[in-house]
Order: sequence, then C-alpha cells, then structure tokens
Amino acid sequence: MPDRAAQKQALRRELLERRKLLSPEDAAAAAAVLARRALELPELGGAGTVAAYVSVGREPGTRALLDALHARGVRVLLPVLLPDNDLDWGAYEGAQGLVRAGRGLLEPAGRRLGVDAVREADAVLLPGLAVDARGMRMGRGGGSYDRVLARLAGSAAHRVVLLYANEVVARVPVEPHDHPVHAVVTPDGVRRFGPGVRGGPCGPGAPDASGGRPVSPPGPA
Ligand SMILES: Nc1nc2c(c(=O)[nH]1)N(C=O)[C@@H](CNc1ccc(C(=O)N[C@@H](CCC(=O)O)C(=O)O)cc1)CN2
Ligand SMILES: Nc1ncnc2c1ncn2[C@@H]1O[C@H](COP(=O)(O)OP(=O)(O)OP(=O)(O)O)[C@@H](O)[C@H]1O
Repeated sequence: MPDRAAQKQALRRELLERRKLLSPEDAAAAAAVLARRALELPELGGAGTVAAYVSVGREPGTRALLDALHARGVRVLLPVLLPDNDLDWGAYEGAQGLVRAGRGLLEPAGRRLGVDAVREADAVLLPGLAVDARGMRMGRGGGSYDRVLARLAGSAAHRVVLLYANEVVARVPVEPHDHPVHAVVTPDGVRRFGPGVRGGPCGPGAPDASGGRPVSPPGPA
C-alpha cells in the first residue's frame, strides 16, 4: 500500500490530466458561473479583505471574481510565491498591476506585505485540485496553502476552495499537516463543511466511500 504522499501524487496527476481535457470555451463558461456563485457567498458579503489568487492555465478562472471584488471596494490580497514555497502577499490593484512570475504565475507587482498579511483577511479563497466530504483539501504539493491554513488556525476567516464539480470527491489522502476548509464553490454550487454539517469533520454520517470517487455535485447555492 503506497503512503499518503504517493497517493496524493497519483490523484494530483489524474486531476491535472482531467483539467487538460477542458476546452477554452468550457473553462471560460465555468469561470463566469464560478465568479457569480462566489460573489453570492454570504462569507464574502461582509468581507473587507479577501485573500485570493490569480488563476493560471486550466484552473477554475478567478479573474472576473478578482475584478468584481476590487470594484466592490474589497481589499484583495494575492500570493507571491517565495523560494521555499511559502507565500508572501500583495494587494490587487487591477490587471495592469500583475506581473509574470515563475511557474506560469501572475503576481502583484507592488509592495510585499509579509507572510502574515493573510491573517488580515476575512475570507481566504484557496486554489486546489480536490476537496473531500470532510473539507480536507489537496493542492499542487508545494505545501504553500498548508502553511496558510496553519497560520489561520483559530482565526474566524472563512476558508473557501474553488474547484470544478468533479473535483469534489469522497476522500482525499490526508497527512498530519493538512487542515480542513469551510466550503467549496464549484460551477454547480456551494458545499459547506464543519460541525453540524452532514459529512463534515464533526458531522454525523460522514460517508466512508473508497478514495477518489466523485460524490454527488453540491446543491444549488
Ligand atoms: N493560480 C495559482 N496561484 C498560486 C498557487 C496555485 O495553485 N494557483 N499556489 C498554490 O500553492 C501557489 C503557487 N504554487 C504553484 C505550484 C505549482 C505550480 C505549477 O505546477 N505550475 C505549472 C504550470 C501552471 C499550469 O499551467 O497549470 C508548472 O510549473 O508546470 C504553480 C503554482 C501560490 N499561487
Ligand atoms: N505548515 C507547514 N510548514 C512547512 N511545510 C509544510 C507545512 N505543511 C505542509 N508542509 C510541507 O508541504 C509539502 C507538501 O504538502 P502537501 O502534499 O499536503 O501539499 P498540498 O496541500 O497539496 O499543497 P498546497 O498547500 O501548496 O496546495 C509536504 O512536504 C509538507 O511537509
């Protein structure tokens, strides 16, 4: 039986291959719906500061969402990847303030706010490759957002991952450093996790399906 890290790697490869099959048209349509659903989240409604990210490649698109939040007057923080894979942060001031960085990323060109700036966010939108019925998330493997979630431990910030519907699965492999998120938004809907939510970390009746199979899509927002 392979260890958890190897299981994650295999699942990552499979999910990235699936994203590659998306046509630009499908990706654009998904991004438009995702932005609308995310903007409807009550968790974002009262947020003065939101930490987000600039989608790249076939990631669920965030550009329209960033612009809508910025236009609302929300302070939007974007990650800057550091050499050790930790994340610094900078403010989003519009697309003209983004610069190309390594790994195909787009990052804010302005002042760096430090790794702890994410703790000023009322809501944190996270990239990922999958989330499971407990709210456990799997990312690209750099551990960048594991560190963000560790920094947010005990804070009230809403932690929301943005995915495609098929990336909400029954179980992802979990390691001791992993932390759950509160919700996932996909073009199909919103699903929340947590105490009192069926299938959440402390909720009753968490399904124990064998790893990786998609579960039913989230219900309407
Ligand atoms: N949009 C975005 N920004 C992010 C992340 C992310 O997952 N997505 N990160 C999450 O931690 C951090 C950067 N970590 C990253 C780690 C690996 C790759 C990566 O594998 N890139 C591909 C090319 C991109 C693509 O076309 O999919 C590569 O290098 O081959 C990208 C970002 C911070 N910013
Ligand atoms: N709090 C932390 N501080 C430093 N390193 C960490 C922390 N949490 C996890 N890591 C390291 O990050 C590496 C990748 O972890 P994992 O495979 O869970 O990443 P991931 O969740 O897929 O990626 P990401 O968080 O970037 O989306 C592991 O080697 C792990 O030891």
